[in-house]
Amino acid sequence: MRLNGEIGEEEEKKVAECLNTQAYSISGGFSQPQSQKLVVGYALTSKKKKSFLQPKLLCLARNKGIFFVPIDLKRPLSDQGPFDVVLHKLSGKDWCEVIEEYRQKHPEVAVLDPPDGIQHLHNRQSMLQDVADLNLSDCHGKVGVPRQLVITKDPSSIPYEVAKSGLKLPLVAKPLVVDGSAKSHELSLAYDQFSLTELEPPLVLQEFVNHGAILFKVYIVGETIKVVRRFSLPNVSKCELAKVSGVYRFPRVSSASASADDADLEPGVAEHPPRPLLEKLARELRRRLGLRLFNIDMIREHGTRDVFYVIDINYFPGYGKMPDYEHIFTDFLLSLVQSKYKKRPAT
Ligand SMILES: O=P(O)(O)O[C@@H]1[C@@H](OP(=O)(O)O)[C@H](OP(=O)(O)O)[C@H](O)[C@H](OP(=O)(O)O)[C@H]1OP(=O)(O)O
Ligand SMILES: Nc1ncnc2c1ncn2[C@@H]1O[C@H](COP(=O)(O)OP(=O)(O)O)[C@@H](O)[C@H]1O
Ligand SMILES: [Mg+2]
Ligand SMILES: [Mg+2]
Repeated sequence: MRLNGEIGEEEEKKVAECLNTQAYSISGGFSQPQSQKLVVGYALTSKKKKSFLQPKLLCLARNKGIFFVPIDLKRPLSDQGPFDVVLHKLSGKDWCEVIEEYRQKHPEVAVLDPPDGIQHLHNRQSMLQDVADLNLSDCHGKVGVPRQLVITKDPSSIPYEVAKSGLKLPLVAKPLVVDGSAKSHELSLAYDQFSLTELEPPLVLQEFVNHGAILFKVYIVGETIKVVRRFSLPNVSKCELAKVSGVYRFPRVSSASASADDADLEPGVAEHPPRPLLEKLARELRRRLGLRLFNIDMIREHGTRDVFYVIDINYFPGYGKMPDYEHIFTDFLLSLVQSKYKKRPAT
């Protein structure tokens, strides 16, 4: 079976070694053969295959009886498998239709995740709507979303629209649609009202929130939550705002930025958001979005202890960068099947 055509030769060798060792140990009686086999069909971009299907995941998965099988996009999905789980992140309306139809036809398969929930995250306005609707003021902190405005046409009207809405400068301009392209991650920081006409709608204009240049990436895998720190954009002082004008463009800030987990930071900036707050937020978003695989970009308003803003939510993010992801993910996959068997009536 071809595990993953996209990984490099060196990595492929490592995977093969690991799989051979395991086959040997099973036949030699050192480890128990898995009583239950779990087949995960995957449809991922080549970038995602490379970052997610790392040898350490594939090897651990095999040890636990989990097999990753590539989905052939040229063949009908229902003719493939049978799968216990389908894992997917591909763009396009056609794929959404394929996966939705498959979900309807195969309720016994755990499809991660339903396309309508994923679609919800492809628009930066709908993406944050559920957070805005939540009332999380009583959970050891507050979580909101920055004030924002959607501009769909006519850049010349932006200064007027901004003045009318009362949004405060500086503003972060983000492409409205997130389609996985580099362009949909190109952000701009606008320091003055008049330069706003340089921007290209459709976009979201969001108030920039000072946060001490630290961002919390909150990864969610089913019920598991893992938080890491990343470096982010520095604070903009009142003095800087008064002196600077224009629009500054940033290509892909977030996923390109380095981990700040080991950095020597001010404690008030470095401290993770309170666990009960994250648990409630994750639970609510899981329920409202109907998704099990996503991450949340969260910032703490500088100078506060417990005022947080969610600025971005991503479907099936870069889990390969999440510490321990191979254990978390394999445990999660097994839990899906265990809950399926639990639900079956005893015979
Ligand atoms: O590839 P990576 O590891 O940088 O992951 C990207 C994510 O990075 P992060 O989890 O923040 O480190 C990235 O997160 P950000 O939007 O950069 O916060 C996205 O989830 C991106 O997916 P898409 O381009 O929006 O479809 C993710 O890209 P894909 O891997 O899904 O293409
Ligand atoms: N409202 C905001 N206030 C302060 N910084 C922001 C804001 N929005 C975005 N940023 C910064 O820009 C980065 C990218 O923005 P984000 O909305 O996460 O877009 P992407 O989907 O491309 O990651 C964030 O990780 C953060 O560093
Ligand atoms: Mg982001
Ligand atoms: Mg994003």
